[in-house]
Amino acid sequence: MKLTDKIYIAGHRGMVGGAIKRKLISLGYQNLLLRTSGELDLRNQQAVNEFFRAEKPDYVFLAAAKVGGIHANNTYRAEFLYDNLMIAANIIHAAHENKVNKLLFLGSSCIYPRMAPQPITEDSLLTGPLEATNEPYAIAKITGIKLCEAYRDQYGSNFISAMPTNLYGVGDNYHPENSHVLPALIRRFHEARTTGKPSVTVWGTGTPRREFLYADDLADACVYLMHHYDGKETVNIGTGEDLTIRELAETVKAVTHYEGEILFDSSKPDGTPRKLLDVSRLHDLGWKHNIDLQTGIHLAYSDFVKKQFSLINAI
Ligand SMILES: NC(=O)C1=CN([C@@H]2O[C@H](COP(=O)(O)OP(=O)(O)OC[C@H]3O[C@@H](n4cnc5c(N)ncnc54)[C@H](OP(=O)(O)O)[C@@H]3O)[C@@H](O)[C@H]2O)C=CC1
Ligand SMILES: C[C@H]1O[C@H](OP(=O)(O)OP(=O)(O)OC[C@H]2O[C@@H](n3cnc4c(=O)[nH]c(N)nc43)[C@H](O)[C@@H]2O)[C@@H](O)[C@@H](O)C1=O
Repeated sequence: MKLTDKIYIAGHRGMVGGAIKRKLISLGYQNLLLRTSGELDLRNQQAVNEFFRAEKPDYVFLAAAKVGGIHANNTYRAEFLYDNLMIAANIIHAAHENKVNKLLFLGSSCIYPRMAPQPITEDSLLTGPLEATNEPYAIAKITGIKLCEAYRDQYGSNFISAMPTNLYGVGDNYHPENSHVLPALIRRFHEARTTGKPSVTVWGTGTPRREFLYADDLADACVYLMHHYDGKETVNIGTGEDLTIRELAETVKAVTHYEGEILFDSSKPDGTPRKLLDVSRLHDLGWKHNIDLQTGIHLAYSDFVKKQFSLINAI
């Protein structure tokens, strides 16, 4: 990618898209193409085709998606399948039609079978049943991967795909019900401390294990792959380390200086017991994560608190 190339970041206002934007700007890329969902609904094929015809981007980071945690995925099943299917199909096809040099599609670790051998290698894909709570989302993401492969096979398109593990960081979604576990716990422990609540309830049994990668690390990996990877196979992006939800809750409790009790609500779903990614392909390509979980949670919490104050001052 040349510094003057036109680079479209689909989903630039999101946590990942925002991190990719920060990374590219820091590297001196000036010609960034950005649209909000209000300006361009990526589910609308005609609007996407017209946009690509008019703008002719050279590179595309496909970070736009309908995203949420286990409750959101399990509640809005049709939206998670339809929105993510349309976004992937519309952008990948328009990128082909308008001769985009290279496109990076972001999937997710939830594409792998619920009981895949751990750590999960990329060739585990489609070797077993998916986790029910996020099957619609996973199917849409798997379709995105397969679209990239098929356009490469038939047309020689340089469309690559990457599978990030659970992400967190600046600009995360802190919605009490629809967020992922880490932002949900940051908000819940913070609010419990500031309102003097005696306990914090964590969903599920606390026994599932999850891997977490800081969003700015992911952005660094995405730019690295855009520069250095032109293969057909998808690439896992993670830290190679995981912990239980109970251990995560204890960590967030300490970072937020909460001193009350942690309770578990086993009526809520645990989801996949474990989804630790095998990241040896990524490491062999020359990239490793920089930000460890403890540091990342402190950074994410500082961002959350700063946003809280700006919200209060804005009222
Ligand atoms: N967060 C996580 O833990 C993980 C995320 N991923 C993947 O990373 C990518 C980014 O996720 P994340 O940054 O967390 O998500 P966010 O929800 O923070 O951002 C998603 C972005 O997608 C845009 N978007 C959604 N629907 C539409 C639409 N119909 N038309 C146009 N734009 C749309 C939104 O635009 P706007 O703000 O303008 O409305 C938003 O900026 C996704 O592909 C996701 O699947 C993968 C693994 C884990
Ligand atoms: C990122 C990836 O993976 C996502 O799946 P997930 O990893 O299961 O998502 P999650 O972060 O919401 O839950 C992780 C674990 O944590 C527990 N848990 C405890 N307490 C809260 C809580 O308060 N909120 C949430 N959301 N989970 C909680 C929860 O019960 C579960 O055991 C997909 O939705 C999909 O988005 C995807 O692509």
